[in-house]
Amino acid sequence: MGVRLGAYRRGSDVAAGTTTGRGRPDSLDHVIRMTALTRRYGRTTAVHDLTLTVRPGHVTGFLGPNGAGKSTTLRMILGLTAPTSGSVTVDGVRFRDRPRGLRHVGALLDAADLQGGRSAEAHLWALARSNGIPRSRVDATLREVGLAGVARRRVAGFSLGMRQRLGIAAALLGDPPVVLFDEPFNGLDPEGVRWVRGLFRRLAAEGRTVFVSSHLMSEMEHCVDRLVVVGRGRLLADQSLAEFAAASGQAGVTVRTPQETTLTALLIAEGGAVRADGDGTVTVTGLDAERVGDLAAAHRIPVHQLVTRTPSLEQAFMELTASSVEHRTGAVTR
Ligand SMILES: Nc1ncnc2c1ncn2[C@@H]1O[C@H](COP(=O)(O)OP(=O)(O)OP(=O)(O)O)[C@@H](O)[C@H]1O
Repeated sequence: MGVRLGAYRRGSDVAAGTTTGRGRPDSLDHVIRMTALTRRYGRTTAVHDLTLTVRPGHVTGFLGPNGAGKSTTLRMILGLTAPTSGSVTVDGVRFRDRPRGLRHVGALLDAADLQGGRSAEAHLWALARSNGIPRSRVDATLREVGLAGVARRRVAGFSLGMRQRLGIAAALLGDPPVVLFDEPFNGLDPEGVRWVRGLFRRLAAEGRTVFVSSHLMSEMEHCVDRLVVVGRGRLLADQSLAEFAAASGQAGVTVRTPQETTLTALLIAEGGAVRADGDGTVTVTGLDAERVGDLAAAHRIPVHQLVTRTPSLEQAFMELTASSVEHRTGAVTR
């Protein structure tokens, strides 16, 4: 591990997100552009009228519950599934119109979909050959994903985590400026998850377009800077992680006091909204912890606990997608 990827590198202006490519603000370089993208399967609309731009220099999380249309969207980007209507391009060109596609877009779609009889090395060699990629990249990417020691072992004996790593190696093989990952954390242990997060951040810092699907906010919130949320094929949110957090409802302040009634009256008079949580504890919104603490001190009200609650991104994601969840298990978890 730790081996740098190939020579691919972009200007720092791109990594900072100020332009979309080589200093030309209107450039389509490495931009994934979907326009009214739609895919129907019989009566199911897997992807509905999706208009979206995914830019370089960011890790963009593509979130949605099971069946939201994420895999179908990724497959349409790669030309593996044809849109019913609308279009999707990378660098302004449909992926299927490009020879040697892996040099432009690398993808991990289904890590289980491997020919088990081949070795890891042979699997990557075959991909390299058909995409005009030098053999040296095979060794470099195997080292990059930590599989150099098992390069000659048959894939059939690989754990799910090792298969994920091999799938990531295949995505990186052509040193592409655009990378797509469908549920890349599946099967990875905590060390693997940490490594993948770091890898994504590095790929984005190098100016690449990194588009990562997941149905779990907890996997995403530590490595993405932008979020695209879909539910039942429709776009529900397209914003920075900070914007998503800010829109996730107000942060509240929890305060515990033996003089709940008095403090509640003071907080309401001050413009706060107060909810009684029982046992002398109230949650206040509209006032920050400093104001709540100062108010209590000014009126000599003892405070036994004062905590700022930040909104949970997981909770916000579940609320946003609640009406889009295909199958529920037992009670609704809200
Ligand atoms: N080949 C297909 N034939 C029929 N229906 C399909 C096909 N592929 C996808 N669908 C349907 O389209 C919808 C979107 O599926 P898709 O796999 O794109 O969702 P997803 O967000 O990737 O879900 P998951 O997280 O479960 O993989 C689902 O209702 C699915 O059943």
